[in-house]
Amino acid sequence: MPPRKLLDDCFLHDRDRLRHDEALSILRERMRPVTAPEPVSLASALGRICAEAVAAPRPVPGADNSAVDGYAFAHSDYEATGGFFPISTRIAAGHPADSPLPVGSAARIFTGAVMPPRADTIAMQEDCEPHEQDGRGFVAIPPGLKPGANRRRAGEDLRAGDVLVEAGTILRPQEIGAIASTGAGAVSCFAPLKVAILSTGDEILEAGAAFREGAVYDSNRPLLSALLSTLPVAVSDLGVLPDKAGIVRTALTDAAAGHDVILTTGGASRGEEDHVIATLSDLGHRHMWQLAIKPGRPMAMGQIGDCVVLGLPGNPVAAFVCFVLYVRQALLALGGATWREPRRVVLEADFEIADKKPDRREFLRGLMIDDPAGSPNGGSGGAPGGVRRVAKYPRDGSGLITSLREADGLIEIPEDVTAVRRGDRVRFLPFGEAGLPPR
Ligand SMILES: Nc1nc2c(c(=O)[nH]1)N[C@H]1C(S)=C(S)[C@@H](COP(=O)(O)OP(=O)(O)OC[C@H]3O[C@@H](n4cnc5c(N)ncnc54)[C@H](O)[C@@H]3O)O[C@H]1N2
Ligand code: MOO
Repeated sequence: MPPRKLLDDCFLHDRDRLRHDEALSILRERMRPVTAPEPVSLASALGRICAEAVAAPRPVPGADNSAVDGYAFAHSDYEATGGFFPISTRIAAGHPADSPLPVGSAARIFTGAVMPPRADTIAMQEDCEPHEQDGRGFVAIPPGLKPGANRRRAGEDLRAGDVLVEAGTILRPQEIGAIASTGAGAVSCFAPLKVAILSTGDEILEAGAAFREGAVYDSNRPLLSALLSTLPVAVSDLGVLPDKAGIVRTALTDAAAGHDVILTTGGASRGEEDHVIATLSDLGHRHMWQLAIKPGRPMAMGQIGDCVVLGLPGNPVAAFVCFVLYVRQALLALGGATWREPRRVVLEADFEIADKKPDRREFLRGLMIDDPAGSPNGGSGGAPGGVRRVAKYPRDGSGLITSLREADGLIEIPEDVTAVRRGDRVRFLPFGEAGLPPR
């Protein structure tokens, strides 16, 4: 009988692990809003998740108005006057005229001022020749203006009743500006999720502690706190837990009682010292564990009572990648946001991979390179604007935080691809798509 091959748990069985798309489907299926709506002033609404659709109570703008500083007139008077108008009135923004524009005359008007009744067209002041005659003002308006030129219509931005922000939208400055344009000073948002974070491992040291052999400073909690600060969540930092089953059990039980989500790093793998997964299965339910991805394979999701537990691997790169791919989506969905996958772009590979393992999806750290003279797929001539390629950080180790610092995003190599040649088109997830700031 041949000797039994040693089982290398790190590199076998991807076929039997949950695929990336399956993991996303499970999260998408199970993560439902768990917090209640509350009114939030627009000054505090950036990044919050809208809980009720916002509709415009009245048109925006509220009236036809001028897009320029100039002279307003009725286009029907244009021919009769030959473009030579007496100036009958002056209309500034905030001071609408109280009577219609007299026939055959023009109004001096300023940007944002309401059009007087009868006027429909505005000539820009730079194109006009105003002058005085016998103490009266006149203006010569050039020929060729179309009816309605330089006029902004009432309701052209929003009609009364238009929904400008749907429930589930993450509020950006643009949405806040739009809501403000309707006169509202507050918006109904889901209350922030309560998220507890903790690290595990006997080797993990708090910042500032004296270094000892075999120790590792905790980079995951600060990393996760920073990532969480991009989301509308309230974070409790529960520190570092030792690799002791009893302590992990007590900590998870307590945390589950007071939080919507517990986010752990470390202890997610199969070792005897990896207590998080065993404790999760014991205290509650494990809905997924072990994904066919790299890095991040030991990622787990489950629940203890009503509290969702997201167990991330201890390796910092794996924890980061899992956050970008799954945790962010899960937290946003629990917080009431509409599910939306971070978009990928397709770029030319400026790297080669000869022997990727099949059956798993890999997320490599990628750096965007702009080649102003380049043309797609190495053709000659140079495309206008050049070409953008993506280089791969040369080392793949899941402990190399340097690879994250050097990267602009994640190169995504699907399960069925086993080799990448230079010039191949590859999918790239820019970190900005996951809500991270640019460098
Ligand atoms: N036999 C197997 N071993 C491992 C497997 C496997 O499938 N079979 N998976 C490997 C993979 S892939 C990963 S990822 C890691 C994840 O393991 P754990 O989640 O159990 O994490 P730990 O073992 O606790 O730590 C892994 C690594 O990360 C360092 N670490 C942990 N926490 C922190 C922190 N807060 N800050 C900085 N660094 C941290 C820790 O010291 C370890 O070096 O398991 C593989 N093993
Ligand atoms: O999936 Mo682990 O993340 O490779 O180190």
